[in-house]
Amino acid sequence: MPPRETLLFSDSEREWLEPFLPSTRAAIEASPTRPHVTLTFATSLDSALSIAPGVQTALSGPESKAMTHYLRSRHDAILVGAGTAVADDPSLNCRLDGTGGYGGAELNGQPQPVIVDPSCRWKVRAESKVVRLAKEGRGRAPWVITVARDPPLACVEALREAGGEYLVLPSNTMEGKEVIDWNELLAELWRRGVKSIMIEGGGTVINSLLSSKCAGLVDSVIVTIAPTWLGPGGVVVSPPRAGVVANQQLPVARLQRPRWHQLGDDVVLCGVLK
Ligand SMILES: NC(=O)C1=CN([C@@H]2O[C@H](COP(=O)(O)OP(=O)(O)OC[C@H]3O[C@@H](n4cnc5c(N)ncnc54)[C@H](OP(=O)(O)O)[C@@H]3O)[C@@H](O)[C@H]2O)C=CC1
Ligand SMILES: Nc1nc(O)c(N)c(N[C@@H]2O[C@H](COP(=O)(O)O)[C@@H](O)[C@H]2O)n1
Repeated sequence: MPPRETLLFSDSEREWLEPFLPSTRAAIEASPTRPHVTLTFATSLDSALSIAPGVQTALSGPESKAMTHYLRSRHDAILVGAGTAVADDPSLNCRLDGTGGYGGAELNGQPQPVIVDPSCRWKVRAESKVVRLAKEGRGRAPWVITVARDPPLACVEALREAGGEYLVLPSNTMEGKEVIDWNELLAELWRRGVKSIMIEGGGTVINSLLSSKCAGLVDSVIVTIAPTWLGPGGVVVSPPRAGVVANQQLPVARLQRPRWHQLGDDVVLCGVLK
């Protein structure tokens, strides 16, 4: 068996993140019907998550990558959109030393992977990384949120064999697309015991949650900024404007209580939206 990659994130680095992380009590008191939501992603200096649609781009250095895995260990669930699942074939597990499958017991510290895939664009297979890791006891089996009443049988089977499933939610049509209301999605996860969730991307998901309509659902934002420019044509974080008042475009949102922290070559920016 090849050695397992394990990551380390020191206690002193954990401290400054604490005000932006869910504590069970605070999360329950703040909102009794939905999980604590942390938006967390890595961008370039020109706000790109990746160099082109459908392409995975490594932006985080080793230190901020370890932080991301620490964040994964501190949330009940981790969510990405179908675009990310298709482009990245992600693991969506926590490889921090001491978590379940990486030196720890059972699945302790492993978040529940959630993929938002209304029309079953992501062709789940036994070979999909997140499925394989679940079978190996190195992560939880994914839940795929869809509006499709009959997801492809091969995908249903691949998920089922690992212990995962499709969760069918009602859809709303917006500009000709099937969309799932974030309130309904988060309420369903809450009913299933998810008290905190980190939402990693991609661009469509992040831009939707940062829009003025949804920003109230976001409890904290943790952004890794890598010292690099990717150039035009990437997948960028640039949420829709809030509107126009007296011929003036309104900005979307501003982080409150911002805290900047250097990790290796990267800077991590934390803040809240309220
Ligand atoms: N640097 C980083 O930290 C990260 C980078 N990435 C990168 O981002 C890129 C992918 O971004 P992108 O293409 O925008 O894809 P996303 O991962 O944001 O997925 C978008 C798709 O998810 C579905 N979806 C999202 N929200 C909803 C909703 N509320 N209701 C219904 N469906 C929804 C839709 O699927 P459909 O179109 O089928 O309707 C939508 O097109 C990749 O290149 C990836 O590598 C991703 C995560 C983190
Ligand atoms: N924190 C962070 N830094 C980057 O540079 C990234 N490209 C990403 N991407 C996100 O992580 C997922 C891939 O990692 P795993 O295979 O799940 O460990 C990818 O799907 C994005 O969600 N993140």
